[in-house]
Amino acid sequence: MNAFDAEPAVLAAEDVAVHFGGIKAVDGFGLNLPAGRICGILGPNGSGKSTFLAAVTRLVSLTRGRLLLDGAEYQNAPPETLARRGLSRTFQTVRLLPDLTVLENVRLGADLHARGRGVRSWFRPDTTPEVVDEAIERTGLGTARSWRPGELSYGMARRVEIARALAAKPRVLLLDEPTAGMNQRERGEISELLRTLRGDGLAQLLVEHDVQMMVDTCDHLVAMNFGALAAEGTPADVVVHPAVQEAYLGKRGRSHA
Ligand SMILES: Nc1ncnc2c1ncn2[C@@H]1O[C@H](COP(=O)(O)OP(=O)(O)OP(=O)(O)O)[C@@H](O)[C@H]1O
Repeated sequence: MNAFDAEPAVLAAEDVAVHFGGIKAVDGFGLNLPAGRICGILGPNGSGKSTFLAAVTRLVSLTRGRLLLDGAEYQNAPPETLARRGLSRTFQTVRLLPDLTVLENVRLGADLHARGRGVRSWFRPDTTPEVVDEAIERTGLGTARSWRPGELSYGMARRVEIARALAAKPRVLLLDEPTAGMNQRERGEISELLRTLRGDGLAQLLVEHDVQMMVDTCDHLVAMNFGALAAEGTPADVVVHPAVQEAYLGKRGRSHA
């Protein structure tokens, strides 16, 4: 057990497997995520990162394993109940409704069913204007609240996604490649935002290909390969781990997959 595992976990995944017929997308992977911590998942294309996030958010069924929020099993819970349990996520692609303002988009519930079926969201009746305002301010979108997605930079649009997830007041936030397609400055800003949210006690699970961003942002890294754990520990230790160098960075030692 490493130091990270010794802290009480808000989110825990144990021996998770997701098989698609003969394809073992995830095969015996797990992690512990304490409050106020950022855990990053590294891994080459096809190593199972997105499938693991889909499993944790109940978008795919587990072949085996357990998922726990505050110690309570939820691997059989419907995905639409997870926001109520304190789990929110963002997706790889920006999903904003073009005719609505930033404020209205943030008010929309992020529908965990949306993946693969287009955006299917709804106004959450239990989200107060104060919570929406706080999410907008927290993500630095205060001046853009009445703008429409077409008027936003790509980086701002991705912030709206994060604001929308925060409007559910989660205790655990899952971020699937939140800086994909961003320039260096925008990546730095997202890293700073996530670290600010960590200071508020939010537990975050981050999937990213940008190794430097992961090192700058995360408290703990887990590396996946072939659906299983390849290495874990502090970012500094994990990026130099032979399994990670070989599987993820490759012999050329590139920093961005
Ligand atoms: N619905 C599915 N049906 C069959 N195979 C799938 C399905 N989803 C994923 N896979 C396979 O499972 C493996 C893991 O894919 P996954 O998308 O989880 O990897 P990843 O690490 O997120 O990759 P990337 O970095 O490219 O997003 C791959 O071999 C992929 O082709």
